[in-house]
Amino acid sequence: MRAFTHIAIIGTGLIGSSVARAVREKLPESRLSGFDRDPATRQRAEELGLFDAVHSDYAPLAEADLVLLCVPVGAMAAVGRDIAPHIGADAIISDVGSCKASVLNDLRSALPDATIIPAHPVAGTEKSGPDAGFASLFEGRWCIITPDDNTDESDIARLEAFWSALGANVERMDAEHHDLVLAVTSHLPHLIAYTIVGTASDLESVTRSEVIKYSAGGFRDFTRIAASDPVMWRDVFLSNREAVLDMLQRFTEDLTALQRAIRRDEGDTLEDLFTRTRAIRRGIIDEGQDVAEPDFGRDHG
Ligand SMILES: NC(=O)c1ccc[n+]([C@@H]2O[C@H](COP(=O)([O-])OP(=O)(O)OC[C@H]3O[C@@H](n4cnc5c(N)ncnc54)[C@H](O)[C@@H]3O)[C@@H](O)[C@H]2O)c1
Ligand SMILES: O=C(O)C(=O)C[C@]1(C(=O)O)C=C[C@@H](O)C=C1
Repeated sequence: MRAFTHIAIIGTGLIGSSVARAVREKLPESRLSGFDRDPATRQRAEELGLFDAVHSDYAPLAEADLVLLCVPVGAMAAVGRDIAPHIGADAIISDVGSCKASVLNDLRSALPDATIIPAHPVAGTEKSGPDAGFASLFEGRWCIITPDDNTDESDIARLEAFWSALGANVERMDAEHHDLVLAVTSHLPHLIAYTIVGTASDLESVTRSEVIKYSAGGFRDFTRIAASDPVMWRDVFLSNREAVLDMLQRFTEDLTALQRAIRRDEGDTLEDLFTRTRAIRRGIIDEGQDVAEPDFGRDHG
């Protein structure tokens, strides 16, 4: 398997800088170039020594054999168009976006002749920017690769080997199916967290300071998720609109059923559901998938 010799990371925020740190640790032979549209972010990436070089224009992309787009999903199309004149003929173009069908579509339109293999490391935090990244972010976490049917098997295997080297467990999936699964496991939970924290802060009968003072346990976990990057999540909901609306419809119906059970004093209905959901949580722990939990709230910067 040919390892990538020159990895270009566009977007040096939480995920881009985590990839850079992990590459430094696990693939020290690879050259690393960083690109970001924000001058302050570029300067910080330089200060942190995350890359061999940080660039403000895309000319050096010609040398890269892996170009990884780590920008919000709403920016993928524009970045695709910006890099089009600069990428090498044999480069693999990939990304880390939280939605896959829209990204595949956007990159295919912008780069019709390129080898595009979208990917999504299902690992992150509520923080943003180059200071927030850390090398172990992907260890033991899933990375879902969503190639289309025309992609060369050896190119897919190369990208899979890259993510495995960073410690991720790699799985392949169709882009539409990815978006449906992540709508319920990631996107809807974020929407619920944004809503509940907004609801609490809008209350008139409970003061803001009471909400902060007594936000123990469950609500505190919601506030962590609701602190996630506004631009990133705006883009996720607009890009994965259909799947999110579908899951939201189902969720709303289930919530209405619970509302009815409470109003009608149907304790069995509540207990049955809570017993089922407790089993799901225990299943997640048995499969060792809550590895990131001890890191919550810790500062990795
Ligand atoms: N944060 C998470 O938990 C998480 C997890 C997995 C995947 N993702 C995905 O990773 C991607 C990046 O998220 P992040 O959390 O690292 O965000 P971030 O805000 O920390 O970093 C994004 C960077 O992209 C740069 N950028 C934005 N538009 C650009 C453009 N047009 N050209 C060049 N640079 C541009 C920004 O300046 C910023 O430095 C998103 O697509 C997101 O959906 C995020
Ligand atoms: O742990 C968190 O803070 C996250 O929100 C990470 C999380 C998730 O929902 O699991 C967020 C978005 C991603 O695309 C992947 C991972």
